[in-house]
Amino acid sequence: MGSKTVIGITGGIASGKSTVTNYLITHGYDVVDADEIVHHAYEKESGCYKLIQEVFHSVNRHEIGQIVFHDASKRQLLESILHPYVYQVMEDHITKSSHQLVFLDVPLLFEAHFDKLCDKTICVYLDEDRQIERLMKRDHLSSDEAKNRIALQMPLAKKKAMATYTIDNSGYLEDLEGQILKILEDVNKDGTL
Ligand SMILES: CC(C)(COP(=O)(O)OP(=O)(O)OC[C@H]1O[C@@H](n2cnc3c(N)ncnc32)[C@H](O)[C@@H]1O)[C@@H](O)C(=O)NCCC(=O)NCCS
Ligand SMILES: Nc1ncnc2c1ncn2[C@@H]1O[C@H](COP(=O)(O)OP(=O)(O)OP(=O)(O)O)[C@@H](O)[C@H]1O
Repeated sequence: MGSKTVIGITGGIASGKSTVTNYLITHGYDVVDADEIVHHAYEKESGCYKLIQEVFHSVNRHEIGQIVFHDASKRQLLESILHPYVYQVMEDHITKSSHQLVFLDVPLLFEAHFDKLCDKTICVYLDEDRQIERLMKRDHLSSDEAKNRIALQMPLAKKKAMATYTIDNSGYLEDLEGQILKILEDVNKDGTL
């Protein structure tokens, strides 16, 4: 978009996107988080609030998650309310940002075509056993529930193949920095940033 460089960060659920973006934020980069925008949409002053309440008779994310993670048509309905809102907020953020480089953290970057906003993309991946393990631990889910949530997204192997860059987060946290720096170096190789 314009003279700015926009990089989309994706991966599977609990693959480590936020861990990567925390590093970028700590180092002064501009990062927009789709999950955070979605969470704002559940607040009363957002234009989505009334619509969500009408459809789900609730604005409690945990309750709605219990429904939409098991019902594809309800999930599509919720996405049809939220994705255009998230897209618009991201587009506005890119336009207004004073940074030359903007990162978008979007779990459904390819599924929901947010990659249209991006010049380049990064997929944060890990092996499925570790993904299940980390998701169970972080969100207090059973193994079956974790597998169900993973299955709702495009297979990580496919996202990996679609992305410009990949980051392997199967190992230790300390292994991430070198991979991130290598990508930043490549993004900046023509010295324009
Ligand atoms: C389902 C909801 C209510 C769950 O809220 P909750 O606070 O419990 O979880 P949170 O928002 O932090 O999401 C956690 C992770 O779940 C996964 N996830 C969320 N929504 C979806 C979805 N529609 N399809 C597949 N995976 C999803 C993502 O990997 C996300 O990072 C909420 O995520 C939501 O409204 N989702 C629909 C909007 C959406 O598609 N968001 C994804 C980013 S655009
Ligand atoms: N290399 C690692 N070693 C051990 N634990 C890790 C590592 N990277 C991330 N984690 C942990 O795994 C969990 C998932 O990571 P994170 O929240 O960054 O994933 P995410 O891709 O942003 O997830 P979501 O799509 O659900 O928002 C977190 O609890 C995080 O602390």
